[in-house]
Amino acid sequence: MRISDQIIDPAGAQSGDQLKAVVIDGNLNVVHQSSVQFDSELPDFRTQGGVHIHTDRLTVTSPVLMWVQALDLLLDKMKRAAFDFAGVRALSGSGQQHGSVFWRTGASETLKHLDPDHNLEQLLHDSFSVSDSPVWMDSSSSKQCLDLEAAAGGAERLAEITGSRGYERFTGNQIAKLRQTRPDEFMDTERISLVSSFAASLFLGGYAAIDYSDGSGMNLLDIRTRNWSQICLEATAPHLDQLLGAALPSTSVLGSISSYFVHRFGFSESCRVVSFTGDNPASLAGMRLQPGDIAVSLGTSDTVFLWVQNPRPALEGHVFCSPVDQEAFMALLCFKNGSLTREHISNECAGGSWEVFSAMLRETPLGNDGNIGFYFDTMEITPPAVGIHRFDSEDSEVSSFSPQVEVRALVEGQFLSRRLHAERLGYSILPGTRVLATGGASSNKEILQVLSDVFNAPVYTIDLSDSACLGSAYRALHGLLAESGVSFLDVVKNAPEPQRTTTPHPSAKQVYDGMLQRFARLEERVLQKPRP
Ligand SMILES: Nc1ncnc2c1ncn2[C@@H]1O[C@H](COP(=O)(O)OP(=O)(O)O)[C@@H](O)[C@H]1O
Ligand SMILES: O=C(CO)[C@@H](O)[C@H](O)COP(=O)(O)O
Repeated sequence: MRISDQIIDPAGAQSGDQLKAVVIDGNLNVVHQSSVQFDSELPDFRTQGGVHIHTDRLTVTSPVLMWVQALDLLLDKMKRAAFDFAGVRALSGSGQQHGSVFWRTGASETLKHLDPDHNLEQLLHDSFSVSDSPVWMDSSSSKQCLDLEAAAGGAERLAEITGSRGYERFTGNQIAKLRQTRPDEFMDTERISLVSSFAASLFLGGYAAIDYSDGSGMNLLDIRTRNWSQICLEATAPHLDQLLGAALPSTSVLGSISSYFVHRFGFSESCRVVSFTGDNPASLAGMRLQPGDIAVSLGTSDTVFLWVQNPRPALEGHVFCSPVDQEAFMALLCFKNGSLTREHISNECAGGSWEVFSAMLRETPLGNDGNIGFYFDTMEITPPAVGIHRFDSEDSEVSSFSPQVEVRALVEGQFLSRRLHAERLGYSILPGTRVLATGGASSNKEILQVLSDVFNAPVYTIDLSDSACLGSAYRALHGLLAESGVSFLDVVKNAPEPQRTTTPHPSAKQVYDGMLQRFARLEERVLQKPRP
């Protein structure tokens, strides 16, 4: 998860395995960083990667008090490093998406009267009705997803309303599961927060609103009206709107920091708390994505997120409200067969050498003489298919390609798929479109060249490791100015620019526009095949 706090003088974020703070100055320079690793620095909680995987292998939770203690520890570390809390003008943050925190009846009074002589963990020890918060890796609520889709009039209709079909990790389904399986704990709950709004509540000394962007990852928010969907609320739990509170724009200033932090750490009373949001929305802010841009993370799995003006929610992928622009949306797609599949083909065709793999890409033509391949070592999320499927230029299925053709078919196929599914969610390539690439494989220039060609757009590289933290700092700064109408991109216009790495080949558009249509038809054929 990412619990991020901070801003213009600091920003911070929590990801699944750590809590991190990043502080920026008024010129957007990073001036301080601190972090707490959950597993190694809070070993009493016995987490792995910040979570507990339960014996059913489906339920995945994190101890909420571990997150609270991590904040105590982080702020103590900053104090020991003589960090100047008084200079912080605003803070914001991010948390892993979808995770939920259940506050026990009476917790709001506790939050309001925190005694600065004690740490938060001592003060909030009894404030949670559920000690183990469901997190994004949980997939134990399939039944509740089906129930919600049925109540909404089908999976497509649910996606139209909330931006996503029913997903197990989405908070509404987790809430429904808790209500059904642990009614006593549910009854003892006075407020439900997302991980992001939970962290904001600690700083505020009162319940923080869920922001529109992270709220879009719950299967509860109508992403167009930006109100809770009545149908979804009713299908999930009675009086749920009261437990959630009203959602607010992601740019909202929620109030001033609680007096607890003023007295215990020396924050200024005027330090503003700006809505916290999800880690992916915060990353979009940290990368300063602009309309038409698309970010492609080439890590263990590949993730694509993009700025969309006119979204078309679908059965795959997610549409969230934009965290930085009230008129816009962001779309997010996950592809499980990313770098590990590239490694597998590199091992088979290039002796495991990225240099040989890259040379094969250099030596083969754009469009691969019409050969197209689909490579799903494990069941893919987008689209739901498995296995390796190869087609020649006549659309006839073939059992093998030469090593060179195989390597190009893999990389072209992966990027055609990223483009196809992004376009299905409402993405379109515009004249100024930039592809922002990050993750392990973005160090490979030949892979980036194919990315550039398939999207017919220049590729820029960016180090994403801190993008959610940095995005939280930028958002904090923007929060101070948003009400006067200043746009987010204006606020961050002087931040360091990503580096342009590749430019599309002049024939790229002609080759890949046509190939994309063939690819879509062939993908349909793959999806219709019986699964092994
Ligand atoms: N030169 C390269 N060419 C292609 N892929 C690479 C190269 N260097 C590293 N990778 C891939 O990057 C992946 C790791 O990406 P990274 O973003 O660090 O992962 P994570 O998602 O775990 O953060 C590895 O699986 C590896 O296959
Ligand atoms: O579930 C999703 C997005 O829908 C995840 O991306 C979570 O937001 C967790 O983030 P990381 O721990 O991977 O940063």
